[in-house]
Amino acid sequence: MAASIAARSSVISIPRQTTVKPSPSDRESRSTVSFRQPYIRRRNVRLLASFNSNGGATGGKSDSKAPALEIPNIEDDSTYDVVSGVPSHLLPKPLSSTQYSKPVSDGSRLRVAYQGVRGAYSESAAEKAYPNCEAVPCDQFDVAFQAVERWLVDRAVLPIENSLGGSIHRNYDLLLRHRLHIVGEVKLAVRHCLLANHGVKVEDLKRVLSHPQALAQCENTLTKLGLVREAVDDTAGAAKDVALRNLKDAGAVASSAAATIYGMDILAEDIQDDCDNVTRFLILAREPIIPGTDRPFKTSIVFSLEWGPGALFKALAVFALRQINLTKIESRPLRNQPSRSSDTCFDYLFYVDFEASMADQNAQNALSHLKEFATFLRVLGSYPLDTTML
Ligand SMILES: O=C(O)C(=O)C[C@]1(C(=O)O)C=C[C@@H](O)C=C1
Repeated sequence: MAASIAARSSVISIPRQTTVKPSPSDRESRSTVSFRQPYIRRRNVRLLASFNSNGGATGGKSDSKAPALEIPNIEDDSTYDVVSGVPSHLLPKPLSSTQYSKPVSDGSRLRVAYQGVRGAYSESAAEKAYPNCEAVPCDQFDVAFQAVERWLVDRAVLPIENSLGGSIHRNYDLLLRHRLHIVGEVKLAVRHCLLANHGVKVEDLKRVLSHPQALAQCENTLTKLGLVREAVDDTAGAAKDVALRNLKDAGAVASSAAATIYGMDILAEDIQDDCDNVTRFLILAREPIIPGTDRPFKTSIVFSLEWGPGALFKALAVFALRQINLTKIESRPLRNQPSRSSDTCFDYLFYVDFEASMADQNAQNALSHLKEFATFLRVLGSYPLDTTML
């Protein structure tokens, strides 16, 4: 069985805090890219990657080059890219919304990073977003982010929320820590199977391995079967592990594709708690796309607020007043802040998705309004909605 487990491309694994030179195959010659930890500067509002009314990216209202989350030169009008140190005029132009699914420049296959190993749902999402891409496995979410930043790949496709399991908080946090732009979304119907090695029956199983989200999505079935859950990095990785170790007492929750790749039996299909099990993935790139008004767009932002009664109500009112529909709100702890030990509450970052393009004057007005009182504001991306059939 082990012989049937073939790796199409090796998994990217980047040591933390190291410096990596782009591979010779990189399309653009770039200087060395190093990974730095940005921080949030409070009470210094910046609208990053804002867009003018013609739909062109302006890169921020008062400071077109330096993102607010960078450590140095927050007031500096530098003409150098803050990530790479490359002069800004040498960087590629933003992609337009009509070309975001096409190869970058030279006609070769787009390289798209995803977290997990072959057979992971994220690989299917990458292939749904870019049907002819080379899907590149990464062992962790932040490695996929770094792979894009360091020009090892062209895009990353990462899960952000699931209709049953909720938000993937890690990726919300990483969106802020890194400097990538959301250029699209993909929705994928996730249909879980219970996999086991040949000859193993359901009654033989004592435990089941999978990604924590997948285990949560199959809560009812796994409880009925009385199986002990073991969390691992991804669903297909669980299947591969059970297959490679030829385990007889353990199964895996994974896709039917993983069963084929790792030579396993499918003991049960559609074991998720609800047949409508959908995961939404974000497509991330180094450059933003130019938002359009030719089709439905969504915009994702993150902001923080002064603490006080009605603060969030007031922030959300900037959208309600302009008839802008919100599709998602998520709050995350605002880290690295001087602690307010006398206070009984924490500081938060609010991630909001709304149904409008940044090319829309109405959306720009809403963000200008929000900027008047937000302590921090960043546009993560303005991109076409995934309206395809799942
Ligand atoms: O483990 C996988 O196969 C993944 O692609 C990860 C992931 C997730 O992180 O939510 C993606 C889709 C499913 O919701 C379950 C797991």
